[in-house]
Amino acid sequence: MTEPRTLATLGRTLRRAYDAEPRLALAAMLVTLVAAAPGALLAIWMKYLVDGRVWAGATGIAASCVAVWLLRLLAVRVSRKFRMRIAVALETHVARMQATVDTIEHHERPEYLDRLAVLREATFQLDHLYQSLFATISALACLALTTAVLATVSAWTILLTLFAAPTIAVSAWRSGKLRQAEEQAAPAKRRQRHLFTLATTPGPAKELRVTGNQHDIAAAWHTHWQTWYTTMSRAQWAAGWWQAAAWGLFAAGYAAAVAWTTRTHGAADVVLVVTAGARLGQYVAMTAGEADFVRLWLDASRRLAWLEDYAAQHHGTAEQNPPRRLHHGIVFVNVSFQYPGTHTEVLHDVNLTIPAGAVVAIVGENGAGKSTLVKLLCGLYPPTHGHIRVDGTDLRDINPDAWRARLAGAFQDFAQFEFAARRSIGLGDLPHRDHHTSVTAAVTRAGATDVVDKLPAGYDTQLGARWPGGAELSFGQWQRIALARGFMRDDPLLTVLDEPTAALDAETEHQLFERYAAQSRAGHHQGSVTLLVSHRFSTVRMADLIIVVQGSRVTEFGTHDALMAGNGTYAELYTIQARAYR
Ligand SMILES: Nc1ncnc2c1ncn2[C@@H]1O[C@H](COP(=O)(O)OP(=O)(O)OP(=O)(O)O)[C@@H](O)[C@H]1O
Repeated sequence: MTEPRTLATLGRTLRRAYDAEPRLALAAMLVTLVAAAPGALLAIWMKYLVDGRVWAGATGIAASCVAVWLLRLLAVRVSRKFRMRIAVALETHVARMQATVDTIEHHERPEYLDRLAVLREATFQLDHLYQSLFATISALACLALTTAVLATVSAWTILLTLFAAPTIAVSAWRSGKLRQAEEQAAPAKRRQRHLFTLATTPGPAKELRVTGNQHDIAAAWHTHWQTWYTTMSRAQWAAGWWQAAAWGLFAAGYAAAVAWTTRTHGAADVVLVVTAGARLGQYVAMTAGEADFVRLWLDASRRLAWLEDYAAQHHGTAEQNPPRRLHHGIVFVNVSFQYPGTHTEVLHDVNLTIPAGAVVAIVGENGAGKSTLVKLLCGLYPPTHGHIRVDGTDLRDINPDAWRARLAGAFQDFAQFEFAARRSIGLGDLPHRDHHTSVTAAVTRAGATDVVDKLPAGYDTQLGARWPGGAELSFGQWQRIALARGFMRDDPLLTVLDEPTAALDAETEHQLFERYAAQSRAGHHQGSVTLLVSHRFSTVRMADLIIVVQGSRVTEFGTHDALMAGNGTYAELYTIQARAYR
């Protein structure tokens, strides 16, 4: 999906500000526009003073000064309020947009990630950028007003504005050039940041010292920094020369205009041209100074519009509710899948029937496609070909939010929610997040009672050492908190456990799943399916059914006994692991 065109997005982003804060947006725009106008009229009052209209000139100057001061004060107040309100509105809008997308493609595709990273950064600036846009429009209006003032002397003096035009054009060109240089130097900058993080964070620092790589890393960091600096500095210098030339042209035009007026007009007009010319220079500098920000604003606007279009296109319209309980199970019919933007099938022609109530384990080598299978079941991606049927209904026709409300489980790359322990766990089931009994039941199911018991204030302990009074947990403890969160829902249709216990020892994992599987079978009436991904065959063997994924295909499917009797890959891998543990 491409980004929308720049100009087309301009109106949309302005509209967004207007919709969020209609009165403030108009007020901020008008006040900023009007605030600079009295300054542009100073040249006329100066002329009046010189040609004998002293009272009119003096009153004009006084009125202009007071108006400038008052309007600036008002502009600052209104703009500050507008910026604060619009910042909240925009950040909420961006967060909402991302949350409404049904799939997680935008979180996993590098080019989308880049766009979102830029947009996230720009969201912090967009409020400021609106201000910058208003200021630019105001400066352009002042330029027009000053040109009109100059025209009162002679039509020829308008030429001075033309001499100012290259300065603005060069500034706009300069910011484009600098951006190009930034993009060109971006890999060096990214690499330099990565190396800096490697050299300064505790985890990698340990490895670097053990392997003796720390000096090489520091030297590489310096080389990449130098590459970035050289590219940027070269671009700055080149742009600087052009800017100096453009300002030189304006200065020459200004001097020529003053000289010509002195020869052909009276002193009052000379004063007007001198004053208006100086103002013109100021407005040009203002417009040029804002050019960078306006370009950023346009860029951010384009990305915001892209996200809006993307969210609109990827928000499903499926209306069906999932069944209250599973009667038959989940069936894969000729399911193939390739990640968007890639050309390789990571799942090929998968046909499976997972009966209602079954505890199913998925095994396979790294990268075989196990997690992808789980993602498809969670509706995080639709299959590229084929169908997944839930009690006969295609998963595509089931409302994604309603389907996910009936999912439970935990993933290997779980989140560490740094809230109070109760909240961090309760998040797994929003309607019951504050029910103490639901939270404690989930903790028991996850075998995390000892983790919570060790916390200084139990369930009320803030998790995460960077918060006041916060407790730091080990990776394994975080993992058990995540598991407890995953067990909060007590009537899921599907529970997925995608290696959520990789940090636990084999024995603990085995006990945990044995207990979980027993509970799951006891609650058989829901027909709920449990899907477990693990590399540990001691855990895998207690599942009712085992799926073996190999090179993007499901190669074996059956009970432990049947697969062992079949003497295939599963039997071979199981025997190797069993021998190693003996
Ligand atoms: N977001 C993605 N975009 C593109 N390719 C991906 C993405 N996620 C995974 N893949 C690719 O899909 C294939 C299957 O990945 P998957 O994570 O499903 O494997 P897995 O069997 O769960 O591996 P592991 O045991 O290491 O967790 C891999 O080749 C991987 O590189």
